[in-house]
This record gives sequence, structure tokens and C-alpha cells, in this order.
Amino acid sequence: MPEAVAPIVVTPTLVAPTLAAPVLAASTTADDPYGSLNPEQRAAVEHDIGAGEGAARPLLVIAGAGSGKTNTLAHRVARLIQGGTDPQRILLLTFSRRAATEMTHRAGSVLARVMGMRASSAPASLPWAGTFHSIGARLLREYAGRIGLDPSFTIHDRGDSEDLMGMVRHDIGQSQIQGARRSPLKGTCLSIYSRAVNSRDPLALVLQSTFPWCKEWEAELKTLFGAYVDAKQEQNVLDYDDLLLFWSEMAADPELGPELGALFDHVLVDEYQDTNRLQAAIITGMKPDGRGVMVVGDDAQSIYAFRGATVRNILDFPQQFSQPAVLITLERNYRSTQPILDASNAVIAGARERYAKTLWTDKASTVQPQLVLIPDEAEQARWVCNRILEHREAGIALTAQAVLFRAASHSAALELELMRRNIPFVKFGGLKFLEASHIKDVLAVLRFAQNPSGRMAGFRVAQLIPGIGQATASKLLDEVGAAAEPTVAVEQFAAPARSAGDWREFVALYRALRTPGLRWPADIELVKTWYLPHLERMHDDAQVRVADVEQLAQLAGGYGTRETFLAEITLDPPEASSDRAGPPLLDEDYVILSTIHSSKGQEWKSVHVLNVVDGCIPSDMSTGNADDIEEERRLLYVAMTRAKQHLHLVVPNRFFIKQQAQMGDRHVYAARSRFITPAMLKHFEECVWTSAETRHTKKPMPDSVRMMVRDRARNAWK
Ligand SMILES: Nc1ncnc2c1ncn2[C@@H]1O[C@H](COP(=O)(O)OP(=O)(O)OP(=O)(O)O)[C@@H](O)[C@H]1O
Repeated sequence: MPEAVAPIVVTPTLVAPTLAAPVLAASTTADDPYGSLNPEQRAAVEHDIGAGEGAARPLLVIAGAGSGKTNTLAHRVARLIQGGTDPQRILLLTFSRRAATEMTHRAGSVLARVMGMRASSAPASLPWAGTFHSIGARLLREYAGRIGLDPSFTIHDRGDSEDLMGMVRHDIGQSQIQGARRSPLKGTCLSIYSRAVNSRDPLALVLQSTFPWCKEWEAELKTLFGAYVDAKQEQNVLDYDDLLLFWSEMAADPELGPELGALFDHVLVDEYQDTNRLQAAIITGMKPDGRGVMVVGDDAQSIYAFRGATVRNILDFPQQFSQPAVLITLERNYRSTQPILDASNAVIAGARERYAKTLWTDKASTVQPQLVLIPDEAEQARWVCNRILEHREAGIALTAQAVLFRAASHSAALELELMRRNIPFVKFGGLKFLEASHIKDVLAVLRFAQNPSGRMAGFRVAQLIPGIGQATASKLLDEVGAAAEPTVAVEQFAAPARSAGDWREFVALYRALRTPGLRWPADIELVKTWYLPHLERMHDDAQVRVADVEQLAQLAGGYGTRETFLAEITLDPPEASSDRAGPPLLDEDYVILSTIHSSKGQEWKSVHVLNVVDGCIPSDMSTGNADDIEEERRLLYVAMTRAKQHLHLVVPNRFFIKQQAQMGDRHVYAARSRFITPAMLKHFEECVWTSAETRHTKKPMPDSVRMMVRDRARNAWK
């Protein structure tokens, strides 16, 4: 056991006094907090309650889209605590930090009702709720001494990891062009490495199945990955994959595995369909008999194979432990109307392997989902805007409407049209906050102070100082790396004469940041004061960037220490401006534009899905093998099941694609997505849109037109 396990406070709202674990009898009166659950949800919530602490059999809840998975999990947590489980001994693993916070709040309000309190007076504290990566980071820090890690390690985000991979490749002489062969780019190398680590497959297999064009580089890649691992170790940095890899190694260890498992009576995992092999190994390593393990997910919504997730985890779960798992299926959908479910069920029924379930609801409706055939993307944009405005006229707020697409670039035409018509929108899946160079600068200074061995951060910081370039920065880092006390090495470094004044200021900052007893978030204020003049010197649009830095400083105040802040912000970065700025458009109404991946877990009254054509869904990047195509089918299913009342699938006949080097960007003719087969057309109202502003007809398309379109689509490829 590590000594004291200090709870990480994920958000300020979790800094509540830890709930004691009162054993309370559930009220069965009208305000029974579990009274709203349906029988299957209730069975999941009550599963093996009273069997004794640590005795609950493994449980798999297969929860169809909109069947109340989140709701059920939150009630389960509340029920466990109500039954006497210490909240400190519940490990709750979610897909995002936001989901963990949401779950904690929901469980808290159920508990408050159980205890007859006002919700505000009993906020729950679940110190072990978070993503796999953030909980992994925390456990690794606790156990660092035992597994040969320096506990002051910093975490590299994807960009840092890519840069380090590039640097290592350069150092070992692999970046030069070798004859006619061009080695894979650093980003591709990192993807291959990451895929091999997360899938636990041998490199040769990963290359064969996913990166066949890199097969000839197997030997070089092996050497590169070995050197990359060494570099991480020397610099005391971990990348995202390490957090899971090291945790799973600990879980597999005959001594540490049981010790980790014994920290928790219950291990609950949300969105289990999107876990990878390492994550599954963590769970089975910590709890080989599956006692207290409950996972919730929907195999039909597994959409993260490109990150190494495997739907096999959920399909094989019942046989993973020394005792079989109990299976509960939630099929009652509370979100969509029956016609939307009929169409969605039909699409997913074509899947090769799945847990059989058929969603149903008592929400009858005569409005069928629409399948809209449109000449091209420009018309698609106009049509969608028209429909959005019509829905708003009919009383559906813009925020209750979403437009979903397979790839972030697919919304370009629509964004232009929305702007032209002054329809406000917020897009998810765009440029990430942490990718902005000024935010990277500030974080690099904090990281370099936290872990002076981290070369990527140090390299960036040194070059912020006028007069210091790559060579001088490298020299500085060599000296810091060789020194017993990094601060002294920085102070004694002979900076070029032309940098003297700026260098002195940096040295003063660095000393202050490394002074023991500095109370977070004072660090970020110091960095801000030092950095703002540099920001103004480097950027013409400094004002906008200053606002971002202020925002970062504000965010920082929500974390207990510099170390926690750096770890959490790297692991679960704010995605879009709306994410970081609190409610940005509080009084405004705006349409949501989102990639299908980012729409996970959400719902809207009206949903448009763009480009429901072969080449987009399934994406022509993903038609390599049958598994990829199955995942694309599930993506379409996820998109369709986000809709509550209105669903529109739009099929432009001609669309623009961004191609690889050989073909350039171009327009292609396309056919309706193969996932909507002729047999399924009965579930849709088919419409044709012929012209945007003037003529439009809304009538079923005659077969002759359909045939003509199909012929044209085919001819385009001849
Ligand atoms: N027992 C219930 N009675 C009434 N409404 C419910 C019940 N359970 C869940 N709901 C409602 O159903 C909707 C979907 O619930 P939730 O978001 O938990 O689903 P989900 O299973 O996580 O969905 P998905 O996996 O598709 O994202 C929510 O609006 C929720 O309030």
C-alpha cells in the first residue's frame, strides 16, 4: 500500500466533505428515489446489494442508445453508498472528466433524496471518479517509488509526444530520405506506436492490419520505438499510452495487482464499448474474480477503434473472470420517437455480431425520419439552414438542434451558409484550446519548472527568449540534465550577450517557480507577468491571446496544485471555446455543429446528418476491412439515435473531398450510404430537393430518377 492516498479534487464542486457511508433504508414512499427506474434499470441498481462487501458478482449492463445508462450508473453509485460502501472505495471510470463530474452530481442528488436532504446540502464526493488516464496518472504517482518511476514525472500530450518522436528519429538518423524511400512522418510513427501499445498486438500485425503502407519500415520502427521509450525515461516524462501501460503492468503484477484491487470494493466503468485491450487488462488484473465489477456500455455504439478500442471487450466480458458475469439489457428508450427507433434498429440490424436488442419506446409519432436527396453540398447547406429555421419557427430552440457529420471538414459549406444567414452556431471538434501556441508556451514554462528533465518543455521555453535559438537551447538543457540542482544550472548558464536582460528575468522567474512553499496558483500569476511582454512582442493579435491566457489562469484556480493542474489539463483538455469559457453565449440561441464522435452521449430534438453517402459514411478512409466498415455502421447508428423528434439524413449527389497527394481536392459523385439498403427505405420519408431558393418539391422520388442517379454515380468511377 502506498502511504496516504491524497484524494484528487477534480473540480471545486467536489471539495465537499466526504459523505460518510450511512446505512439507510430506502424510502418506498412517493418520493422513492429509485421509483422512476424501470424494472431492468432497477435490477442493475440493486444487483447483489446485501451480498456482503466485495461479494457482488461481475455485472454487464448492455444499455441501448437512450436507455438511461448514465441514469442507471448514477443510481447504482448512490445505492452502493446508501448500502454502506465507503465512497473512497468506489472506483468510477468514465470517458471524460465531464462525465465523471456529471455522474458524481447525479449520484449526489439521488443520495440527498434518500437522506431527505436538499440536494445542495449533500454534494457527494467520489475521490476516485475520473478517466482511465487521470486515475492512472494518480496511481502511478502514488506507486512511483515502488515501480522505479520518479514521482515528479510530467505528462506529454499528443503534440509533445509527436515532437519527441520526431526529435528521436532525427537523433538516430532516420529522418533523412533513404534512397527512393521516404520514412513515415513523426505523427504516423506515433500512431503506429500508440496502436501497438494499446492493442497489445505485435508491431508486424499492427502494420499489416492498419498501416500496410509502412510495412517495409518494420525494423526501423522497432529501433525508433526503443529509442523513444529510452528518451521518455531519461526525461522523466510519460505519454498517454504509458499511463495505461504502466497501470496494466502493475495490475498484472502478482504482488501489486491484488494490492491495487484491494483499494476498491466496487469498480464501475462507463462506456465500456470504447475501452481498449489495456483498459480491459487493468480491470481483470485488479479484479480477477470480477467481484464488485460493473461495466455499462452499448456494443452498437463502439466508435473508437481508430484509437485502439475494441468492441471485443464488451462482447467477451461475460467470460473474462473466474466466475461468469450477470447480464442485464436495457432496451426501453426514453429519447426518440418510435419511427426514429425503427429506422435506427434497421440500420444496426445489419451488424455482423452484437448483443441482440431492439429499442422500443412508448413515444408514438407519425413523423418518419427524412432521407433527403440533394444535388450537391451547397444545396445541402441551404436546405439544412431552411429546415433549422423552420424548426425554430415551430418552437424548437436552436440549441435543441444539431448538425452532425463524419469529419470536421464536412461542415465547411454549412458554416459559410450559417454565417451568411446570421444563424449563430457552435462547433465541437474544432481547434483545441491547448493547441494554441500561447497556451502551449505558458504550460511549457510550468512543466519545465515541475520537471526540469523534460526536454520538450525546456526547449520551447528557452526559445521564447530573444536571442536564444535551437543550439543554445540544447546546450542549456544538456547542462540542466547533467546538474544536481537544475535551478543552479539555469542561473549559471552563459546565455548569449544579446539575451542578457531577458535571460536575467527568466532566471528570476525560474527560481521563484522552483522555490518550495510557493502556493499554487501563484505560479501561474508569475508566469503570466513574465510572459505577457513576450506575447506582445511575438504576436500582432496579442489581445485575443491575452484573454486566453487569463482564461487559463482562471481555470488553474480550480486545481489544488501545479502538479494536478498540469496532469489534468493535459489528460482532459478543454475542447472548444464554449468548453472553457463557461456558458459563452448565455442569452443566445445557437445551433450545435459536431462530428459524430463528439456527439457521443448527447441528444437533441432535431438532428441533421450531413453527407450520408458512400465515401463519407462509410468514410473512404475506412473501407479497408470488414471491421472498419462495421464501425462506420455504428457511427451512423450513433448519429441517428441522438435525435428525439426529428431526424434528417441528407444525401448530396455530388460532394467535395479533400484527397491525398495523387488526386488533389475534387468533386465526386456518390451513392446513398450502403448502410441504408433499399429494404430500409420504408422507414424513411424520401424527399428530393432540386433547387435551393426558388423551386423545391417535396415528393417521393420516382424509381426512374433513382435509377438515373445510381447510373450516374456508377459512371463516375468508370
Ligand atoms: N427511468 C427513466 N424514466 C424516464 N426517463 C428516463 C429514465 N431513464 C433515463 N431517462 C431519460 O432518458 C434519456 C437518455 O438517458 P441517458 O442520457 O442516461 O441515456 P444513455 O443510455 O446514456 O444514452 P446514449 O448511450 O445513447 O448516450 C435522458 O433524457 C434521461 O433523463
